[in-house]
Amino acid sequence: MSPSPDQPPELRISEVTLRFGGVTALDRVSLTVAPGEICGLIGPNGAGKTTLFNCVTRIYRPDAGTITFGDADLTRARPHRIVRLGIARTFQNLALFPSLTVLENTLVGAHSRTPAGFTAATLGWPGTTARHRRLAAEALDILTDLGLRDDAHRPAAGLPFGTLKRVELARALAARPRLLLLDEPAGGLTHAEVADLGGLIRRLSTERGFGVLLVEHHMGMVMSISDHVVALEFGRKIADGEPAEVRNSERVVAAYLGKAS
Ligand SMILES: Nc1ncnc2c1ncn2[C@@H]1O[C@H](COP(=O)(O)OP(=O)(O)OP(=O)(O)O)[C@@H](O)[C@H]1O
Repeated sequence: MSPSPDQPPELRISEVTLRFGGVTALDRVSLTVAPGEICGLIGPNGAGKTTLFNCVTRIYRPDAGTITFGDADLTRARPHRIVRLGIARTFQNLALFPSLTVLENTLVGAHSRTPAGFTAATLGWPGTTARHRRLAAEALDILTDLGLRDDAHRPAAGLPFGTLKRVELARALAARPRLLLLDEPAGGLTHAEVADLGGLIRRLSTERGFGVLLVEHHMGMVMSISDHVVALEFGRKIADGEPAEVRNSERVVAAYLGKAS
């Protein structure tokens, strides 16, 4: 069945290899993320998860292999084009502006898809005000959806960590993603917050139809919300399948036990 014109494309990573000097951080890794699908990416520390994210967002260029998003070849695209293609990400360590309000931080994501950008709108450059108002209304809708409406006009600094993780998600959503890369969204959250966030990510992906590549050490979350899970160890893919299958894979169990011992 051919995809509808509005449907986001599939992310296809094929045989990607990347070396840092003598370290092979990624060794012929392949995976796909279909629209509306959550792909969990797991593996012990140093397995290559963040490096793979950085290849998709063109921070790094693989030594070999291809990464495509529909017709777009991401290994050749300039980094700024990645955002324009609708690929948004969150970071392991929060990358918010502490002195900006929650709404302003969210708008940084929205303006990433407009030509004028956030600074021009903030400075009131001609032609930017109406657009800024429209984007602000959209951002408020997102904040409401994420339970952050009451925090919209508070500065990010001083807000609880769990709230800030949601603001990061709000900012990524404001870019109207067609693919979302989440780097440890549950890191540092309480048990209840992890469960809430997992449910939220699952709902957003289904409702808005975007694919999610989810790097997460919290196994409960990965296994409960992913459609399929890919496990890496020392840059190599050691499992790819349904959550239960990957969780019970002897190689995956051994990779984690090896790390703990
Ligand atoms: N910029 C870099 N220069 C040199 N080596 C790097 C660089 N980035 C990553 N590496 C190495 O590549 C390998 C993969 O690292 P990466 O950060 O991708 O792992 P990870 O699975 O994301 O780990 P974690 O779960 O700890 O975040 C590691 O051996 C790491 O030391």
